[in-house]
Amino acid sequence: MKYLHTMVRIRDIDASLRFYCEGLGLKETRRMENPAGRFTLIFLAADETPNAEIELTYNWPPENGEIEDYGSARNFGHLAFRVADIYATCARLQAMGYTINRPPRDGHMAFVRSPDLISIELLQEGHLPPQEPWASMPNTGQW
Ligand SMILES: C[C@@H](O)C(=O)SC[C@H](NC(=O)CC[C@H](N)C(=O)O)C(=O)NCC(=O)O
Ligand code: NI
Repeated sequence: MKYLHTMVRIRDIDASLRFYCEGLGLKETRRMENPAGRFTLIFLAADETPNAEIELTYNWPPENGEIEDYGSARNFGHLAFRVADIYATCARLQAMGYTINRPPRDGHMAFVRSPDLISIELLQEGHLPPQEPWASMPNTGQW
């Protein structure tokens, strides 16, 4: 298992890059625009820890005026880890009584919350094919 990143939601890309890059010295490692989801992801890392990133999530201004409500998770989004077997990890957590808020339907990504409702993103190393029953389980999380 490998720590990947911490996601925080930001309100202003330029202001955040000025702080994290010019101020703290982090470097942008990659950026993903998602027009369908109307958001931009910007990954930053410190020079001594290039593989431990911060994922800045910028939600574009909504077309319909509705703003997604993340409640207390408005700014802090999630911690992300890469796992060797996302199905085995989710099965173990489920057997321990934790809710898999977003099941690993596609064998790639799953979300679970800590007892304090900290969102944890699990990303599969490589890619596993969809597997029942996970492939047909509904999301139980607020996504
Ligand atoms: C790339 C991978 O590390 C991700 O974290 S993608 C997860 C995905 N992010 C979004 O949809 C960003 C926009 C969304 N409106 C948001 O603000 O989160 C996602 O599932 N996000 C939900 C979450 O709780 O992280
Ligand atoms: Ni993430």
